[in-house]
Amino acid sequence: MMFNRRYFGEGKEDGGPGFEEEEHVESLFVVLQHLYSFTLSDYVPWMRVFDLEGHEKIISAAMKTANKYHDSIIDERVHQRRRHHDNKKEAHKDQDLLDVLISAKDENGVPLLSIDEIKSQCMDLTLATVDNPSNAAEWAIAEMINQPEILQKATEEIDRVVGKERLVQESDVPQLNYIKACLREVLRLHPVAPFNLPHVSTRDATIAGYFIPKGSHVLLSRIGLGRNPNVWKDSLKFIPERHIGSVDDHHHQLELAETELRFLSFSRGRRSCMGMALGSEMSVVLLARLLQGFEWSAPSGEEKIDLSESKYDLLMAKPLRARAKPRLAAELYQGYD
Ligand code: HEM
Repeated sequence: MMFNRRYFGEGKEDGGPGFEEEEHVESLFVVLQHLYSFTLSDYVPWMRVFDLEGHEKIISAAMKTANKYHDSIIDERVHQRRRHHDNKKEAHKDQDLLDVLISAKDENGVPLLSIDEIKSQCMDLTLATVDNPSNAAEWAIAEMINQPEILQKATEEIDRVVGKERLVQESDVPQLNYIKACLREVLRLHPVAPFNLPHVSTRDATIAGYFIPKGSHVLLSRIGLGRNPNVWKDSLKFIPERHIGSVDDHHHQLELAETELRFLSFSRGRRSCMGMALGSEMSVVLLARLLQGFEWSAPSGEEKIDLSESKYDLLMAKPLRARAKPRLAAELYQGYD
């Protein structure tokens, strides 16, 4: 998406990510895991130089690692496009988000972003994208393996809408209501983080009788809303049907965004997720292709998937291990190994 490549480095012989990609993703997760950490210097700024909790050191090292992979590609692409421009070659076609950022110009044809700004945007977008769709697909498959009737219903929907002769495409998304219901249920029950991104209130406000003074740090609890038993019956159970509503509602196209704020998927307002449309498509196509492509079950010798959460965040305590048996013709997997 960002750099028009599946991953950094050559990858493993079996098609999986190699050392470089693992190092890259690990460094992004180190940054994300520190998003909500308490740091004294957030409240007493002059103490920053002491880096008492050691967070600045950890984050700087992680950013250095991630940037090592991004920077060379960005520098090379910017130069390549300038050379293209100087040689008055045909306009370069935008292939990925990096191309879009480089080609953004004002009405006088002057580039809108400097190289440093492009690098920051690439990092921001990479951090914002790396965890949500993969976390949602992982939890969805884990929950579905433990409730095979849900897995079957989802697979039947894909077979009915798409069939087995071609892979799921973005154009199928509007018809995949049950898959979207499963994803809404994951976003409600297993959000990637317990809170939304930290915000600061810009003016005094009173909400539901609570006074929130200007300058307060505001953290909205995603699980406080999504798992609230006053809002959701059997709130800890994975029940995709709750998002489909009445029989008449079946023609209504579901969305992953929750406009009523009964749970937080992309949030609302000025600082809500700017990748709502893209994130929705990515998540639906990812989950739908995994379900279309494979018959999923617990690993041999295990009856159920262990659905425990990690002690430190809301990811699965142990990464999902499951049996995946291909269910499509071999040629449809070509190019994906
Ligand atoms: C299923 C996928 C995704 C989900 C559930 C999701 C959810 C969220 C949530 C809950 C926020 C915090 C909003 C707040 O604090 O009020 C957020 C922020 C953000 N998201 Fe996403 N997101 C997803 C995918 C993406 C993608 C694909 C992109 C980029 C292309 C993206 C870009 C961003 C950015 C830049 C912000 C920060 C916005 C700001 O602070 O102004 N997200 N996202």
